[in-house]
Amino acid sequence: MNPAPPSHLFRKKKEHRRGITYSMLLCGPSGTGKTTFANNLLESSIFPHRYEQTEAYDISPKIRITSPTKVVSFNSSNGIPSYMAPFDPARAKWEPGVTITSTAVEIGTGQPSADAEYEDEEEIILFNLVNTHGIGENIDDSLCFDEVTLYLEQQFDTVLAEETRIKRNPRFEDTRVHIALYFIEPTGHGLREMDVEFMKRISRYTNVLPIISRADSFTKEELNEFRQKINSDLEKYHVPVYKFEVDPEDDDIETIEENQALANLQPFAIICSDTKDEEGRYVREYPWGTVIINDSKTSDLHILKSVLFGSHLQEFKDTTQNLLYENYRAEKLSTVSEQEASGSGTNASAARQSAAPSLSNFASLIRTGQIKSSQSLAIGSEAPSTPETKSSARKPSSRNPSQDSDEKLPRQDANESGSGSESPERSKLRNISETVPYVLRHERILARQQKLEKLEAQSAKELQMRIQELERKAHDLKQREKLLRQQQLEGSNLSFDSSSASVSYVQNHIKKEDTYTDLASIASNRN
Ligand SMILES: Nc1nc2c(ncn2[C@@H]2O[C@H](COP(=O)(O)OP(=O)(O)OP(=O)(O)O)[C@@H](O)[C@H]2O)c(=O)[nH]1
Repeated sequence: MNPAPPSHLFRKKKEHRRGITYSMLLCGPSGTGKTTFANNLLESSIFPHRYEQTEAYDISPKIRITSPTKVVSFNSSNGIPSYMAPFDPARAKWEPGVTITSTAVEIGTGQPSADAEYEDEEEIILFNLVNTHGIGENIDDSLCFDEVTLYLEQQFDTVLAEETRIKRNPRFEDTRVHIALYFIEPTGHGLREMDVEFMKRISRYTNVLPIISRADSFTKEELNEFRQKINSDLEKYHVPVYKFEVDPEDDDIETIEENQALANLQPFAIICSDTKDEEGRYVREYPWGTVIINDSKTSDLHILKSVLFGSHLQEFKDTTQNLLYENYRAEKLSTVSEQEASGSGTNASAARQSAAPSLSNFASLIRTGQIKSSQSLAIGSEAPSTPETKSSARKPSSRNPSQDSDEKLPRQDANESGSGSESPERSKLRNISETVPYVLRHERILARQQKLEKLEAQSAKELQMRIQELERKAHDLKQREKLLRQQQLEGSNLSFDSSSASVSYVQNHIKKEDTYTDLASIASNRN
């Protein structure tokens, strides 16, 4: 009889338990209720409000926090992530820049798992919530746009790098954002330039749903008007937000009706709250009455939740994978391939034959400046006709991409890939797998370098201003010193005056010394 397998094998299987990965981004101007919405969405009090230092409390039994909130990216002119900093009036004039945080939770759906291996267990959603802080609070908010766009792009790059790796990481986590909710301030005036620009920028990497926040600010009529204004602005400025469209040929009658109803409601107008009533329902209490935020008569929150976690979850994931990511991937892989073909001059086909990229030809491209941040890969002129490309037309499953991509690319072991008899296709794959992660990493380093340079330039500017200020003070002191000397010489004042003058002279002198010491220490810190 075979001995029983060791118990740790079972444990490992448990650790690898998979659920539906799903990632959401909350963005929009500060104070529009993103944090409150995040708490309401998970029916818990997990996320503290700005300047609050409270720990998560009142967590729904359906939720398990797997990775507490952490800063994943930030950009600010003073080099400090503004998020989570206690309120400090002295820093009120500091621009907060932008901070991006991420929190991972497991949500029990109450449904049996779709995975046959775990059919006796509950299906879970591995939910990653990304929140943004500081948007709309800077004189120039373009750094927020750049940072958030860069974050989204990096998540695509990570998947692209993983897909092209020969040896896959079985624990790879897909952090691509499937849906972004853009919170519009309840101004009643339609979209602002910032809203348009921001939604346009991020819509390249994720599905965007505009949301009217704090909808209790409006009467019914005002809300309808505001909706119309927003819709006409979205149309006018060609903002590619997610639309609930129907296909009468493919969709069943139920889907058509549902999508039409949702399309009429767009943009969803929500009311959120931190307060619960005695029955455990989230409510907003006003002097004139109480609003239950899940009541569909007053707020679209309930409908939005069922769209996000029910009817359209898979749709958002599919669009991200099949449309947005595939476009990005094709563009990324083809841009440099085109460039290489044209850059190699007369012998373009020979260049294509010798294929492909290696670390050395990549390095030479970098040196000659042929690769820019939006162009990264030197491969043959056509996008690789790997099984991956072919399979991209298939409807993706809800499994994570490491699993999906296992099917897409044939597995190669290291020895095989290193042999001299490999087919051109294999050789190309090997070269891609060698180069893509390298190029992407390099791009990230370049982006980080640029960010550091920007910060350095900013602090050099501030330092320069301080030096000028100190020099001005030193000059003033010198003038005063001169004046005092003159007064002493003229002997116009009595001894009391002159002694007090010399006291203040000594004080000034000490101050001046301090000033010079300040200057010297700044200069040495800088060096
Ligand atoms: N009237 C009203 N107030 C709301 C609503 N939702 C949230 N608030 C309040 O708005 C304020 C800001 O809400 P937050 O959720 O902290 O807003 P935020 O967008 O996360 O703000 P930042 O962290 O600064 O980006 C809080 O006082 C909330 O209680 C709403 O639907 N209606």
